[in-house]
Amino acid sequence: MAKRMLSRWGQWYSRVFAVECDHSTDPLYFALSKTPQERHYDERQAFYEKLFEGAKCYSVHVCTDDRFQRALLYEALKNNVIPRLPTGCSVLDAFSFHPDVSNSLFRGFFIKDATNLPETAPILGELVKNSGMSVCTYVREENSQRWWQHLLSEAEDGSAAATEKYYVVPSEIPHRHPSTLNIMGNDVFYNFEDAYKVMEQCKDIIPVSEELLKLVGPNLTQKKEGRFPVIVIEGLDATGKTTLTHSLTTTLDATLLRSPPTCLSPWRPCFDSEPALLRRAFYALGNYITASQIAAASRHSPVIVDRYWHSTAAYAIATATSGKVGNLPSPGSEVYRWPCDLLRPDLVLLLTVSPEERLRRLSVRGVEKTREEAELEANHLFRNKVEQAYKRVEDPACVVVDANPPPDQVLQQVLLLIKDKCHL
Ligand SMILES: Nc1ncnc2c1ncn2[C@@H]1O[C@H](COP(=O)(O)OP(=O)(O)OP(=O)(O)O)[C@@H](O)[C@H]1O
Ligand SMILES: Nc1ccn([C@@H]2O[C@H](COP(=O)(O)O)[C@@H](O)[C@H]2O)c(=O)n1
Repeated sequence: MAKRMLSRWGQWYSRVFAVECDHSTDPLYFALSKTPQERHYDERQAFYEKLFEGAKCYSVHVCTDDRFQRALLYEALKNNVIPRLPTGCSVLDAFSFHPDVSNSLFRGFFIKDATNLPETAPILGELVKNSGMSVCTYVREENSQRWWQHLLSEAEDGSAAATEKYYVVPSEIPHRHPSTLNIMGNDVFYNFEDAYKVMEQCKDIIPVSEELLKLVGPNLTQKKEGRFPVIVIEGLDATGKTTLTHSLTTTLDATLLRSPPTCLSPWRPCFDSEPALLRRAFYALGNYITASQIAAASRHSPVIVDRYWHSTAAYAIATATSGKVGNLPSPGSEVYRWPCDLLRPDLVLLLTVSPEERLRRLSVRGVEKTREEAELEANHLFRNKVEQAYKRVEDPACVVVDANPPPDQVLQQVLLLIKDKCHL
């Protein structure tokens, strides 16, 4: 068993680790070394103090290359294992990755057990039996000020034993925040086939996926043949999308569509409570269904669309990126590119309102919200990240509209933009 572990984690020591202490500062980064580091003694001690805080520490990472298994295992770890830890433990988000290498991220948790409770080690030790998890403990070297990371595996008697050990050495802040490394293909899908594949894998655990797959079919056609313009209205909740899309539809004698399309509404609550990979595949496929509706409708009238690809990408990127707005992938990054096979609208308008006005509108309305929307309300930082991500999506990029004025003024402003950009 130990031998199998060694070959599985052959590259373990070349990874970098990050522990997210709070969301306003950079994570603590460390690498592993087979030999002790002699230089920078004081810096290292200060780093160890911050990382370990004198507690008994553990880390668990979900380490499998299969994105579907990875999503399910992470959710199981978060929802079924972490809550069983004694209340004295503090649990921080943790990452293991190759700096700036896309798709190299393993997510997990760093656990600090300040009072070294007897229940903690057995709960985490059990996880070594799972081939998709890596469990480590952190141990101070005797008679020295250095720390080891012990990588655990299952011993002959079924217990967890250290098979490999490496020195923990502070590491530099990488260019890309580790939380953003797996966005492409895990949080955002850039073609129909990729999202479709995820939905096919869902069939065993979410029976409605089968019905959804039948509805989309493997070759959804969505080529725009119509001559009428397609205008997408985007924005955070309560920025006035519904109000504007209705008034625009009446004024322009247009067809009103939305993404996700109405035919997916019954399944939405089910996918909203699934891990990100599955939830995002659902919204991605929703865009392709809406695209086929746009293709048909734009032969007969202008088309107004309430949310589309910008929403799918912006929420997914903002949710995946932990910490500061500055941790978002930089403008121009490939994560913001439009999917190669998704119908492009003629104009995308992003409605923006001040935080105060948005909260005022939300409180007036008081309707039920998705979990993510509820989080938005409490979380200014997340809202800023979504808005920034919206503004970075490219080809087509969105045109920002100040939606603070009363509805008729917003409508007039938007009609002028449409006249200017869409030659209506
Ligand atoms: N320009 C405006 N000025 C003042 N109030 C507005 C304006 N536009 C919309 N409202 C009001 O704000 C609330 C939210 O508007 P609306 O439902 O159109 O937003 P939304 O972006 O569609 O929200 P969601 O995405 O959450 O469905 C409603 O009560 C609406 O009457
Ligand atoms: N094209 C879309 C539309 C929506 N989403 C997700 O839904 C939530 C917001 O939608 P509301 O209907 O509640 O306004 C938000 O959590 C988005 O993630 C999407 O991904 N793609």
